[in-house]
Amino acid sequence: MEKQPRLLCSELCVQRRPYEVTLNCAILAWKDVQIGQKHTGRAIYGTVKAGSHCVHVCEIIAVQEMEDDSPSKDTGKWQKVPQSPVDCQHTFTVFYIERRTRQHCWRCSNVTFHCPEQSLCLLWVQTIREQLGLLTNRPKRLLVYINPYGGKQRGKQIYDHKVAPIFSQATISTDVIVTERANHARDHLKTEADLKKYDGVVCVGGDGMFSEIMHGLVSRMQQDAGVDESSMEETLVPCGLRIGIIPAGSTDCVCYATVGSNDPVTSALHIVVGDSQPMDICSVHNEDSFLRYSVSLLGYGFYGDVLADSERKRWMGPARYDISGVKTFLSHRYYEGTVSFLPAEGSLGTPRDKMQCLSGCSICRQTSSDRPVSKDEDSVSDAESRDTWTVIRGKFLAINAASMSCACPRSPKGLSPSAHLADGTTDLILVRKCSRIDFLRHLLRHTNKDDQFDHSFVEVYRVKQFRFTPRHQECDSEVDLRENGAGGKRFLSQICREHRACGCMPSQSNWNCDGEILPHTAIQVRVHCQLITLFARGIEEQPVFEDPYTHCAI
Ligand SMILES: CCCCCCCCCCCCC/C=C/[C@@H](O)[C@H](COP(=O)(O)O)NC(=O)CCCCC
Ligand SMILES: Nc1ncnc2c1ncn2[C@@H]1O[C@H](COP(=O)(O)OP(=O)(O)O)[C@@H](O)[C@H]1O
Ligand SMILES: [Ca+2]
Repeated sequence: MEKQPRLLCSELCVQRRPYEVTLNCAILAWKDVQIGQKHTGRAIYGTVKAGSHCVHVCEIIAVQEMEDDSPSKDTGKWQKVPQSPVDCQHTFTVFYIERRTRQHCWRCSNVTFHCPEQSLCLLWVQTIREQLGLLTNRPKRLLVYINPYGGKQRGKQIYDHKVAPIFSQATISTDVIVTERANHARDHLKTEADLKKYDGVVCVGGDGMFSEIMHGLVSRMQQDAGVDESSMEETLVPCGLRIGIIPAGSTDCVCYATVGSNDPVTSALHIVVGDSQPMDICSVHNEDSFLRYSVSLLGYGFYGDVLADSERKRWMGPARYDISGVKTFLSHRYYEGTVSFLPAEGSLGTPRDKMQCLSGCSICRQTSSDRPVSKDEDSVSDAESRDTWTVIRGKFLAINAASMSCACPRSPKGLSPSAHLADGTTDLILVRKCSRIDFLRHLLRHTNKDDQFDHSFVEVYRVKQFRFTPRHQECDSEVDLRENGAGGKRFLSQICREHRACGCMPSQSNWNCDGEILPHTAIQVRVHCQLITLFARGIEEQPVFEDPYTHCAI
């Protein structure tokens, strides 16, 4: 680690013991002076370690000057009292992030330093605040939307008890809107919100609520820039405002896959420190009309049917997905159709390379440096003319496009464990018709360490665009081929639609688009690279080594 010049170094007390406290622009460290003296000249790391602590300045939440709360001997009232040099009355407390042993969970910890003089105390507070003021990526003003209806209906409670106190400690000011109906947040962002006032937007809820915020912001950006989002050819304008997710939903997959946990306090702390994680978005179209955006799962067949069934059981809360999951599994429906896709040929990874997208992922970083800067540089039609479409026709139990791993508490490694958050691709997973037992084996592998793609009936492709046409709609084009006359064409396609007996109309599923049902089955999808940014940093690797003196990861 590069040595930074010291800004401050003083002997201060922590819990009545003297510590050498130092601050440079990267690290605040405090070392027990007595332990240090006792072991001078002896390199006993374990002992030195016991009395040494450090925190990265970028992980300090706030610093506050505190009143000494020792009781007065005379009056019994609580007031400032000078006692021994160790019991100094001028104190300041540093609130900082502490990593918990539970995976990827962060907590707010604090340490109180006692100073011999008020001027020294003020100097410390002022210097730490100055250093925090240099961290310009931290948000100061946020617009917060709470869905009181998602998950276990605890969104408001979670925000009030766990998140608001952290924002207020970090002196982040907020405007809070508790939604009154579905799409309230989306519509407010799209048409009304004064976005110039904010450094970010926060949603408290599940994937559906996140989807509302994302739709509101992305649409607003396109409107303001005069971009027609209904056209698949358009290069969309990225969102300037970052989005924070406080998980309070049923699956919380977007939060889990970008932070590594579905813990509201951890998410609030990622917002406070101003983390940034770019993310791809798929636009989903039906012929000339734009349907929706998707960031996590676009699923037809199994996941579409689970969602459609679970919507009728919303009163059960998150458990609805388990009941509908079992019911859908038992129904074992398959669907016929054609999937066509443009493989992501220039991409650096593959869905089966076992390279997890982690914090600072080199593949996503490389993609961002390769990204075209001008609108005209790489339009969809250019890409189409260069690359060739692969066409697969068949009977499928599930067709899933995972633009990120889709890790969630139900499936800790996700639907596509090596998918990347910001590489401009989505992993297209085709699960062909197979026996119930084989499908069960495949599903169960989402919950353990085994490879869910290692089955003869499962294929996975990393793609930039794809299309799906269900069999009954292909029927029209087959008829088109057989019949040239317009009247005959209309007549025969009418027969195909109405007469199941002709075999052209097997049952249809729905698309599950990040937890919302799409109104169309024939869709065209394009991935837009790094269109939005979250207050997150991706999944952190657990530190392998730590500095034995400072406890900091190296
Ligand atoms: C019989 C054993 C089945 C085990 C299957 C485990 C596989 C779980 C993979 C889950 C991937 C989830 C992808 C995320 C989808 C969410 O966007 C969506 C909406 O979430 P929310 O708004 O928070 O409610 N959730 C779902 O579609 C639930 C899928 C659950 C499938 C069992
Ligand atoms: N005040 C509200 N009343 C009813 N529905 C709402 C409200 N606010 C948001 N919604 C909708 O609730 C749905 C579910 O929200 P979400 O937060 O994803 O919870 P869950 O994870 O349980 O599905 C979303 O489709 C969202 O549009
Ligand atoms: Ca991706």
